[in-house]
Order: sequence, then C-alpha cells, then structure tokens
Amino acid sequence: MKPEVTSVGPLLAVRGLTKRYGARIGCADVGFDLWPGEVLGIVGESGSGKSTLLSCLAGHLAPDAGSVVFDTSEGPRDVLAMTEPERRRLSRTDWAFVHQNPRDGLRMGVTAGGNVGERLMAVGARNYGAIRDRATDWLGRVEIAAERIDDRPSAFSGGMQQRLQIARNLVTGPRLVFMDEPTGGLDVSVQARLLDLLRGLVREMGLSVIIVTHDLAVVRLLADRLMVMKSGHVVEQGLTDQVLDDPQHGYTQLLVSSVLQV
Ligand SMILES: Nc1ncnc2c1ncn2[C@@H]1O[C@H](COP(=O)(O)OP(=O)(O)OP(=O)(O)O)[C@@H](O)[C@H]1O
Repeated sequence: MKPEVTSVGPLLAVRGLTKRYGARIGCADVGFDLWPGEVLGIVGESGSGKSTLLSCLAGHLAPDAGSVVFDTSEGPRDVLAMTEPERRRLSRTDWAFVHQNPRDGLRMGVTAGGNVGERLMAVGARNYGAIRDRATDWLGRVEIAAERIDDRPSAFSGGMQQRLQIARNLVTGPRLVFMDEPTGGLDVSVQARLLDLLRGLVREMGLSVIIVTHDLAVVRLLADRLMVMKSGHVVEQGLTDQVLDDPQHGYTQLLVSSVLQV
C-alpha cells in the first residue's frame, strides 16, 4: 500500500515581506509561518500596515521584496513568482478572501443562491440540482432562510450580506482564508452573532485563517496566534492569550489597555 503523503511544512511561509508607497512604509520585513488549521490574527492601530500586508499576502498588491511560499497540492510554491492565471486559479480553489465590505466580495446583481453556486461551478461542479442543494445547505449554515435563495444580496441587511459572503467563500472548502475586518462596519449586536458563527465554522472546518482586525475582542475569540503591527513593522507575536494577557512590547501594552484608540 502506498503511504499517505502528509504535509510536514507550514501552509504558508512568509519571509522579508516589504512594501513601500514612495518614501512611506506600508509593511517592512514581515515574516511568519502559518500552520494548517491555525488562525493568525494581525492587529494594530489604523495605518499600522495590516491591510497592506494582507493585500501582499493574498496577491492583490505586489510587494517590493520578500517571499510568500504556499504549500500547494503540488508542493511549496512562491506565490509572488506565479503567473497571474496561476494566482487567479489559486484564489478560486485553495484560497478565499472575506472583505470588510460584503459588496466587494459578492456579486450584487446575482441571487444569493447564484453567489454561492457560481463558486462551486468555478471548481468544476456542473449538476444544477446538486449545486442548488449545496447552496441551500450553505445558506442554512450561515443562518439565511432557504426561501431567500432567489433574492439578490441588495435586498439583504448588512449582517446577512456578510454571512452570504462567508458562505460564498467557504462553500468550496478553501485551505486558506484571508479575512479583512470581517465584523467591521456592523452593529455591535450583529458583530457578536457573526463572530459566533465564524468561530463555529472555523472550528468545525478546521480552517487556516489570516484575519486582520483592529478589534482585540475578535482575535481573542478567533485567533490562536497574534501578530502586532506598528508603523509597518511586527513588534510582537505569540500565542493570543499570552500576548493579550502579558504583552511584552510597550505598544502592545497600550493597545491592550485601550489607551490607543484603534
Ligand atoms: N495606496 C496607498 N498609497 C500611499 N500610501 C498608502 C497607500 N495605502 C496605504 N498607505 C500607507 O501605508 C501605511 C499602512 O497603511 P495600511 O492601510 O496598510 O494600514 P492599516 O493598518 O490597514 O490601516 P486601517 O486599519 O486604517 O485600514 C500607512 O502609512 C498608509 O498611509
């Protein structure tokens, strides 16, 4: 019998990632490993470089230096050295990206069922009935009533739109999910419910996630590990509870004590 091949390395290995905007630093010399099933939170005040870093990692922005090695099904590959079609394929199959604004991650002119179903079609699903069944199932998992399947997201509340974006992203079982302030821009009560839902899905699916947020409550609940950014640099990283309960860097201490308005 052939031995099962199991991956032994990190899912994502990032080294020396640097992006400048002219003389201004976006992010500088960022490095970390993300292991399968791990949730990494990236926190820092506004302008600290979180979005720049996430955009570079997800291939939306070309960094000036560094490497982002992803453990593809054919072995580790530097994402930055991939061709555009290769990267697009990765974004459709192994990767998912949950935007802060659901409008950036949904097709507003397509029905809720279509939004979820077209992701399945992008990875090869062809049977209409089976696609609709999977879409219905996923709407249920994100607490959207099945009877809304033929409604367009423009008829949904902000919270529903965000849950639909999550269903669209997770339906194909991605190996790595990027999230950019997924609970930002929502009412506090809606945020709490969404966070609960996300936590359930992350645990149930054993997702590997990189999540950017300025909200420490979000990472406290979701992230195994935390990276704290200031002025484009990582100033502290470690296990979430350790970093939040016993911050070593003065900047993290300020963040945690809420002296800094993030
Ligand atoms: N397109 C751009 N052109 C020039 N400078 C930029 C651009 N985007 C970001 N920056 C600068 O890069 C630095 C990091 O910004 P970035 O948006 O990554 O931070 P952030 O932590 O995500 O902030 P926020 O939480 O407000 O989104 C800031 O100094 C910002 O002014």
